[in-house]
Amino acid sequence: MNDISNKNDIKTLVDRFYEKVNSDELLSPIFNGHAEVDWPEHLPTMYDFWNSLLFGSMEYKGQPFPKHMTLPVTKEHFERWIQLFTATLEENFEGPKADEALSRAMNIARVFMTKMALL
Ligand code: HEM
Repeated sequence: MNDISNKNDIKTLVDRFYEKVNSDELLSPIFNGHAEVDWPEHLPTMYDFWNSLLFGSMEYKGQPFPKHMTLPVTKEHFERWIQLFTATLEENFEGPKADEALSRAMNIARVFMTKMALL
């Protein structure tokens, strides 16, 4: 198995992760019910986000936290998010960038949960 090494790999990671999210009974209602996410718009934002985090591309210029602040989620939702993200990484990639992606995701999840008083 290879490491995450370019934007095409990021696209694979993001697409496969949100395929899992969309078939998850806990997370899908948040994304597709409550937030009514526009996937053709959201997925390219997430390619830019991860490309910026892992490869310093500077394409993502947003502010992720405000979009999460009012979501009706609990610690359990974040745990499921991390579980699906970990599974997607393990199924597709291996190496330092894959490890970095997981640690960045876990740190951000922890910051979100702290700010949302879920920890
Ligand atoms: C319970 C866990 C989570 C839920 C339910 C969730 C849900 C959402 C939703 C509904 C959006 C808005 C999409 C839209 O614009 O319509 C969003 C955007 C986003 N999420 Fe999450 N999220 C979660 C965790 C995370 C984590 C851990 C990260 C970081 C690794 C993350 C990163 C982002 C980013 C970067 C955006 C795009 C914000 C923008 O438009 O600039 N999310 N998320």
